[in-house]
Amino acid sequence: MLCIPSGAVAIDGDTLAAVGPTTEIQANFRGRREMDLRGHLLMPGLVNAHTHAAMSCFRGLGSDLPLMQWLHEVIFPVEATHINPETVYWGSLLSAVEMLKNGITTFCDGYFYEESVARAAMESGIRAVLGQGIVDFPSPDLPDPGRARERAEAFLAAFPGDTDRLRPSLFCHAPYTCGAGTLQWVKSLCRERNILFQIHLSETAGEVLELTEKKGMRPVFYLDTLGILDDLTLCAHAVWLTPAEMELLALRRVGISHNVESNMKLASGVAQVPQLLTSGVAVGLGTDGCASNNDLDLFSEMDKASKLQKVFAKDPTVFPAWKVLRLATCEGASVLGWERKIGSLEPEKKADFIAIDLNQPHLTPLYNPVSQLVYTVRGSDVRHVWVGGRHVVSDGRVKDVNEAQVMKEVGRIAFRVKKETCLPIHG
Ligand SMILES: CSC[C@H]1O[C@@H](n2cnc3c(O)ncnc32)[C@H](O)[C@@H]1O
Ligand SMILES: [Zn+2]
Repeated sequence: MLCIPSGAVAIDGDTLAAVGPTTEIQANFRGRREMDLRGHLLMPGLVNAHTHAAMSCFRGLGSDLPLMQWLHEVIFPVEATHINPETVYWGSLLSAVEMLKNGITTFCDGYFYEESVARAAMESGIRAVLGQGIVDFPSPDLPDPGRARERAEAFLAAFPGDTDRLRPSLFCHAPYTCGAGTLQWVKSLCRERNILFQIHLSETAGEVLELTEKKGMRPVFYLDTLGILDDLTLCAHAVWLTPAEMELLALRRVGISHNVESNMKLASGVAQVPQLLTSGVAVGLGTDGCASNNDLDLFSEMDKASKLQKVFAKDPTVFPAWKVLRLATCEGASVLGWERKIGSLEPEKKADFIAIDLNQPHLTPLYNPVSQLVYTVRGSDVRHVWVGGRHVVSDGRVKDVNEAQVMKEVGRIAFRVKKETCLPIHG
């Protein structure tokens, strides 16, 4: 990881033209617009490898429950009654604003009415991989699961074609909610279109046990027998894996999203990230949705990801800061299949970068920038954000979105959720 003490970037359209010492950049480039960012740290925009953006409407709902109870008693019922194209749009716009302000320039999503997520991503200026969600039971955007293929094809056909900032994807919720036939046709459609296939995998010990008993093999082997595993498959969570499963994931070049805060909050378990990396598996970092996190801050995620492994191994040398930072940037780009264009500051890559205000008490003094980024910086320290060369966050404000209006709309949605839903009260 290269740090340039007094550095600069030159942008040409949506692309980085050069990265280097300021003296060098100034000698070789004359900008139409130049910005003095002394006192700031410039770095690649962060990549959120797994989220459900619209779930900001349900921030913190069903707190302090285990995954299956959380899903079946709180989340699925509330989604069945309150998810529609409008709520998905406002929730996703709120999340796009939160992510951009926290220095996330790309997110990988999976939900229902994913067209509305695309609309929000388009308007906010963020980069995204957008996965239409598929389950084998009636879902908010598809009462008849028998028509899922039609629904997926319609989503792909209508996907905005005039941008290279948004990419389509399909998201099979999990092996316990999608049967073998569904997993196979969805993956083959993804292969046909050369797009990312996403799935929640081996998140809890209970679901792994159940599937292993039902199918006679562990989940990774089950997906492999169905032909699901390749370099355009992204598995979220992957907490409960054997060494043999890790080896197979590496062999098939499958990507993993590690979602540490969600795994901690739902007490799903401790993903074996150092072992995954040693096995050669590509791992990105994700927030998961706002109901199981409860925010969208990858700085906080990096901090916890590293510290949890240290505590688990009783060894502070485990999962050092530089490795964690790679997960949130270049490795994240790689699990989305976007590594040639984003994830690092290099000429020819997209100009996706952020500026962090270092002139603050909690960031003073600065000995080791990488350690500071992982263990000290907060999302709220991000002052400026560029996506594809566009200055989308200036002085902490998202330029193209009326933040107050978005918060008001999501507040209205939450008001209806509270009024119309009989939720178990815990705590
Ligand atoms: C088709 S994906 C959207 C679907 O997934 C649900 N969800 C959100 N977080 C999790 C999680 O951690 N594990 C399993 N399922 C999750 C979300 O509520 C939607 O129903
Ligand atoms: Zn998820």
